Amino acid sequence: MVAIVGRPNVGKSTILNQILGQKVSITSRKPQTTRHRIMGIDTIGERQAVYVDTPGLHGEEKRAINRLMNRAAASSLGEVFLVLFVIEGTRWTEDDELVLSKIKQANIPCWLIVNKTDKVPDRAELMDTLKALNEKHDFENVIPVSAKQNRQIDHLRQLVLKALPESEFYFPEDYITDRSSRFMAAEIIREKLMRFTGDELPYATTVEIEQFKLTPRGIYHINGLILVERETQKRMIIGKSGSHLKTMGAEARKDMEALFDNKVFLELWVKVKAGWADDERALRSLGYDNDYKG
Ligand SMILES: Nc1nc2c(ncn2[C@@H]2O[C@H](COP(=O)(O)OP(=O)(O)OP(=O)(O)O)[C@@H](O)[C@H]2O)c(=O)[nH]1
Repeated sequence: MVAIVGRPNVGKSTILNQILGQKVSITSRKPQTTRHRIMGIDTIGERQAVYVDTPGLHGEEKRAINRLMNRAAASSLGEVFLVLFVIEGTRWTEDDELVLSKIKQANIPCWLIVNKTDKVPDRAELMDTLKALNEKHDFENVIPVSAKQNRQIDHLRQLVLKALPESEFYFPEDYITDRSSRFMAAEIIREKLMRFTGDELPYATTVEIEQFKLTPRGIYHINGLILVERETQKRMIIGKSGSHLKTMGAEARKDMEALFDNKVFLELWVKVKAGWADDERALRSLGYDNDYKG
């Protein structure tokens, strides 16, 4: 098992999706898109790498949801053979420092993955950064990649497969993730909320799947409930005459049909549930602590 860790927004989920050639972990340009720990399973011939994509580790922990996300990320370090520590180009922040300190504590082999190299045109600058970072920790490997442009991703994938010790497969070879279709449906809806709403709104929303069933005519009938914290947010999500919700629903349905390889009928509802992100009990009932073992 291989953990992919790093601060929010460095491209962890994009790297995983590129390795697998399929979207199992949602992405957006906004930090803290990934809220759960998700496994992506890569099997080639006799080898299987199980990647654990984690929420971005961050210093800010005022809300219960942030505490649970950080715990999910940190706890994954306890159970893996290798850590891929992802950073963004030549940028090094306090949150990167925080992630590195957790890795040092865990004392497991770590590779530094320098992503978004497409944003660093100056090779000399990149080399200087790599040199400086190498002095911070004894990284087993330092690999510059660009997940967006799919550069060096296959190289990384092959190196990981070679580095893993011999053992039984953890998952059947046709598995691509450990998560259920129901979970994936909720994540797809959440991705559209992250992508199609303003800067603050996505952090005030979460998604519950109230119904997921296959009808006798072979169509998936999915009901998704979007929870928000305030009435004004509900109005923003729904939009004029429901137009905004309709656009997000259409995009989500397209992705679901591609992922499930099946026709989908999707209904979305929006409900106000004040304080859901601050309330640990409410979060547990929404499945936010399933990731955390400790
Ligand atoms: N230019 C560039 N952008 C990238 C690259 N990789 C990812 N991105 C973008 O960076 C943003 C964040 O990517 P994610 O994969 O969601 O990042 P993450 O680290 O999983 O984020 P969290 O969910 O916040 O932990 C998205 O807009 C991606 O398209 C890259 O190699 N180059």
